[in-house]
Amino acid sequence: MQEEIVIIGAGQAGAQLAHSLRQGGFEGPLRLIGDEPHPPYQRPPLSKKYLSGDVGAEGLWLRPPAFFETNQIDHIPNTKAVSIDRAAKRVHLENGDTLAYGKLVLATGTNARTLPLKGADKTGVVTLRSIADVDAIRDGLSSSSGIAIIGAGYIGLEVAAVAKAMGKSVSVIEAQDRPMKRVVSQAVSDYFTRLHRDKGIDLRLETGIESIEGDETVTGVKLSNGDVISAELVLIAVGAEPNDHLAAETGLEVDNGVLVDGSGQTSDPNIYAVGDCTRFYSNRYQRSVRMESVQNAIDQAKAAAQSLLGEDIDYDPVPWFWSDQYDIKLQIAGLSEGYDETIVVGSPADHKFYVAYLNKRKLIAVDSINFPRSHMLARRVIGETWREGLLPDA
Ligand SMILES: Cc1cc2nc3c(=O)[nH]c(=O)nc-3n(C[C@H](O)[C@H](O)[C@H](O)COP(=O)(O)OP(=O)(O)OC[C@H]3O[C@@H](n4cnc5c(N)ncnc54)[C@H](O)[C@@H]3O)c2cc1C
Ligand SMILES: NC(=O)c1ccc[n+]([C@@H]2O[C@H](COP(=O)([O-])OP(=O)(O)OC[C@H]3O[C@@H](n4cnc5c(N)ncnc54)[C@H](O)[C@@H]3O)[C@@H](O)[C@H]2O)c1
Repeated sequence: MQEEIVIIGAGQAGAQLAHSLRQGGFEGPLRLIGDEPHPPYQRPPLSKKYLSGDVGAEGLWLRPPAFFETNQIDHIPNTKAVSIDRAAKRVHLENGDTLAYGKLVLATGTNARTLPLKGADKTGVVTLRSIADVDAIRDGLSSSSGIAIIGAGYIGLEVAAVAKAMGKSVSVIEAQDRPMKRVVSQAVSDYFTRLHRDKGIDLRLETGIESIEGDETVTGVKLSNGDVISAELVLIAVGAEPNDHLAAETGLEVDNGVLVDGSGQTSDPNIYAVGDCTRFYSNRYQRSVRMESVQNAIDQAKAAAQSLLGEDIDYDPVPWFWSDQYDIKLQIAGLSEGYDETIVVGSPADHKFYVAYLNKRKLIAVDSINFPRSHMLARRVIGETWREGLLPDA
């Protein structure tokens, strides 16, 4: 019989890994431990159609709940792994049980970053990572006239768009001089700044926060310039931190993410890691990367499954991402960090354009706004040829 595989974390990457192992012919015992009460689910709709109510919880499930039983994947919900004994090859659970493993996989994702702000512990101050978080935000929104959102990244702007469509007054407070600065160029930030302001969002850039106001319950946000923004709900959306504590505590190599090689293996050959919680070296980009995306969760899990099944594998993807804000679709192919030149093709005024990012005349990334053809082509060009050119006309 094949040795037991235990997966900690029943999210996008953990569920994919279990599925790929069975698809690839793994017949041994397979356990998927998750600390949430739900079947494994996708997170992208949380800040989009689940928040707006257009999709219910069942619409988030990654596989029908019966899938796990049919495929003899022992999904154990509501169960947190609290430590790993590498010498004994056992995982200790919060409920006091222990599980033996032959191979262990960490798929623990990220946690929402919080801010050490005065007043951040008041009722009505929330973060967004899970179904439970969005249920609380929806409840809060239904009884509030306005929301203040700290952080103009993906989550902040997606929630701003949904809350605005619900008729709420929305303020977004961003520390940087432009939104989504971490991932897009000036041209794309400028486009989204205009878009949100035209929709009536109060978007404050280069703005610091003094405190969150209120007694027990939040009433607003005091900015460092002295302004107070009234709001009964405050969403802190200032990025994510890898959930790599279990790995660090058991002595695995960790550096802002669990370090893995191209097969998903950690510094212990019996332990793998996949998804948002990992960091790996990309030959393509010549640096170590930590990705927070569905593409990475799925493809890295597939690669790790192949490796666990005995294949040689060196995962080094062309990453891609997307974000939906109002009826605008932003699609990102590649990683633009390190670009020395950008080319804008098409017209931001017509809400259809793309920005190509070059490094020493080599195409490294493309951001497409309502332009799926340029996105698909960019993924191919970056993946196959690494040469400049070959981009479509607007
Ligand atoms: C609101 C939101 C919107 C997003 N939108 C997009 C998008 O549009 N496009 C895109 O590409 N990406 C998007 N993402 C990112 C994407 O969802 C993640 O990259 C993806 O979910 C990563 O998968 P994962 O399995 O690594 O982590 P997760 O899906 O976070 O799963 C990790 C799971 O492990 C559990 N866990 C952690 N520690 C333990 C433990 N000790 N014991 C048991 N269980 C544990 C967690 O509770 C969680 O259920 C979004 C993320 C969020 C939060
Ligand atoms: N479309 C997508 O791919 C998508 C969509 C939603 C969420 N996600 C994932 O969810 C996670 C979290 O998303 P996010 O939007 O929170 O992170 P993010 O990193 O995209 O954006 C965080 C924003 O907060 C700002 N910020 C940081 N500190 C601040 C402060 N003190 N005051 C004001 N602003 C501050 C940053 O400058 C940045 O603009 C990430 O893993 C992200 O990849 C992805």
